[in-house]
Amino acid sequence: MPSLEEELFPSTPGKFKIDRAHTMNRQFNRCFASTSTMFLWALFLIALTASYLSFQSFVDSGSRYFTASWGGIQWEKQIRNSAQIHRSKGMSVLVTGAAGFVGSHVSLALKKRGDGVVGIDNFNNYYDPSLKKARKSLLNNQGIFIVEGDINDARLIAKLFDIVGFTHVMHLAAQAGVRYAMENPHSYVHSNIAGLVTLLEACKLANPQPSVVWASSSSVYGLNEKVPFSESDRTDQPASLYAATKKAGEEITHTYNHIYGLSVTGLRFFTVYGPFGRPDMAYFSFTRNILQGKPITIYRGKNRVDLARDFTYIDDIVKGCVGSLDTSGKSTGSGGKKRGPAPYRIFNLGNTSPVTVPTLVKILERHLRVKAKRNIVDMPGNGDVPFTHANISLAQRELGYKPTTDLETGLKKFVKWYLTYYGYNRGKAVH
Ligand SMILES: O=C(O)[C@H]1O[C@H](OP(=O)(O)OP(=O)(O)OC[C@H]2O[C@@H](n3ccc(=O)[nH]c3=O)[C@H](O)[C@@H]2O)[C@H](O)[C@@H](O)[C@H]1O
Repeated sequence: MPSLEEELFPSTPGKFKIDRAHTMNRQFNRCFASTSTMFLWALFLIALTASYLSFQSFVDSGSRYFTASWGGIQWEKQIRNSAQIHRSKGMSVLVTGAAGFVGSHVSLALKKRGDGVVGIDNFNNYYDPSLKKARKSLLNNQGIFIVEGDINDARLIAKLFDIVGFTHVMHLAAQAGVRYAMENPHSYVHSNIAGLVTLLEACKLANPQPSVVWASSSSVYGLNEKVPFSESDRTDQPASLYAATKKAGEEITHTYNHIYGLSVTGLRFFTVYGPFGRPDMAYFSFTRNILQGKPITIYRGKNRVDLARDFTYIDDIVKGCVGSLDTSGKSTGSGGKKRGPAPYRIFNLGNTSPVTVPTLVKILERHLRVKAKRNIVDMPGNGDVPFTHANISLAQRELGYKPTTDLETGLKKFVKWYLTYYGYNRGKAVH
């Protein structure tokens, strides 16, 4: 019985066959070997292509870091609609930080009187972004569109100016907070300096150039002891990096006014408070802690002197902002070239009646009907200043600015809002 081998490879004239089979086998092996090599090569090429493509997309997404969430016909349409002016001689305003405390209130006020408003906000998580989203919904309901993006994104800002010929920019986007600057100094440089310059570059190149009104801060007075603080007082002794970046902003805007003819108004806000405020600020966090039965820390100055602030109610600040936009005067440059001198102004927007922090707490206790658990400590070296007090005569004269809400009344409105927004369930307020 032929073996299996013989069957497959018979002996006569099988040599040839055998040879042929061998040859075929060799060819097959060679062919198989070359196929598998080819296969390996193909695999290698596929892997190479895949890694190249993913590297490209990484590079691409890196370069488009800021732009991922904007663009498109629908997006542009929303911007155009939002910017539409509905009153004669109205303005179209780009509001930066529109989902922020002051930004949202100013946007609503402008829209209400028929101005066009487009917001921009990066919705960062310095404090609870859900509050920013809630402000955004409020604005959306009034027909105001907020672009989700960063003022450091030059392409985005340029695009916004391409779509709308903004007459004014209300620049309120910033890294706020005095004490947080010790924790995260770079975020102040990123927003308050780099972001400001990016925005001013776009304003400088816009044709026509918009008039710029922006938020400086009472903190620029730093260790100034002359009271009340006037715009002409010295501002070269900042006590915090926050203050230093705001002071730098004043110098930077001055150069854009000087070289490019941008109309600039800087507003030194004095501890603004009110409904939809900032949870990081004392009046807000005290309210939360008092309601939750948690202790509050009250800083005390040198020689046991109470700290005091010229607390200013949001509605008064909004009037000051709108008054500044209305009186800003035109920029003179176009396409980056100055054609003549343009206004450069700085105003205090305060309340002119400082109140101590312990008094603030007493008012809150009264409105909340809950006793605070006080933890009084000496003011740490954290950038705080002992007091602020605004002289507002310049703003009064030039803007018709006249604050009308005292701290008692303003805090009552704040507490009412707080309890409505977070609920009356004191201990369980979630934020
Ligand atoms: O006018 C401004 O330009 C700035 O105003 C605001 O700064 P401030 O005046 O420091 O407000 P805020 O933090 O509410 O502290 C108020 C008081 O409470 C004291 N304070 C604070 C916290 C605490 O736990 N305990 C305490 O005693 C504290 O020592 C202080 O005496 C803005 O945050 C800032 O972004 C900027 O806009």
